[in-house]
Amino acid sequence: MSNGLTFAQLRATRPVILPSMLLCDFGNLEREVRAVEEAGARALHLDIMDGHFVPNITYGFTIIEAVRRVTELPLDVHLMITNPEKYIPQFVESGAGLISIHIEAVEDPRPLLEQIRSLGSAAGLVLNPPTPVSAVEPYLEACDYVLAMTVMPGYGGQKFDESVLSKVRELRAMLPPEVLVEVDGGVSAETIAACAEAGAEMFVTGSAIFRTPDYAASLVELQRLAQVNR
Ligand SMILES: O=C(CO)[C@H](O)[C@H](O)COP(=O)(O)O
Repeated sequence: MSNGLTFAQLRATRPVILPSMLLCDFGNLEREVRAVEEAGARALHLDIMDGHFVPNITYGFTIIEAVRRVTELPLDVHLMITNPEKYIPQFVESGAGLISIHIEAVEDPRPLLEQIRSLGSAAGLVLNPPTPVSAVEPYLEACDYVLAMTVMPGYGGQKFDESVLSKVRELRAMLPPEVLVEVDGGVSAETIAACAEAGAEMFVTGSAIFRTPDYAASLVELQRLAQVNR
C-alpha cells in the first residue's frame, strides 16, 4: 500500500484536522481508524514517545504498520524521541507520509529533514512552547510544515497554551504559503478558531474528537471553526 495522499494533495484540502490516535481506543484500533475516516478525517496523527525525550512511552513501528494496513489516509508521525536519526527510514517504510522531528532533540535538524524528503515523505520541524522561533528559523527552507506545540508534549488532554499563538503568527509571517503551520495540544472547539486566525492550517485534535460521542459531528464543527478567510 502507498503512504496515502502526497503532502501537496493534502495541502490543497487545507485546513486539515488530524485526529490524534493517542486518544483512541487501542483495543479497537482498526475500528477507531475506520470511524474517523468515515467521519471525514483526511489525515491521521500518530505520536511516538520514547520515555526519554518525553516522560511518556507510546508505541512504534508495529502500530504505524497496523494503521497503514487499514487506511490510505496520510499518516503524520510526530517523533518525540531522542536520536530520531536512527529511525527515519523505518518510519517511512512503516507508512509515515509526514514525519516531524523536534528541534530540541537534535543538534542540526537539516540532514534529517533532507533525509525525510529524499525518502519521499513530507518533513516537519517541531518546537515546544518555551522554544523561540529563532531556534527553527535557520532550517525553515528544509521544512514542508512546522509544528508549534501548544502544550508540553507527552500527554493528551492538557490545557491549550495561548501564549503560543504569537509564535504561530510569527511563523506564518516568515514562511512561504506552501509551508504549513500545524498546532497540537488542547486544540478544541474553544481554541481552534484562534489558532486558525493566527495562521495555523493543520490542527491535531485528540480529546476534541475521541472524547466526544459523535466523531463526524465533532470533525464538521472543528472544520467549520478552522475556516478563516484570508
Ligand atoms: O502530541 C500530543 C501530546 O504530546 C497529542 O497529539 C495531543 O496532546 C493530542 O491530544 P489533545 O488534543 O487531547 O491535547
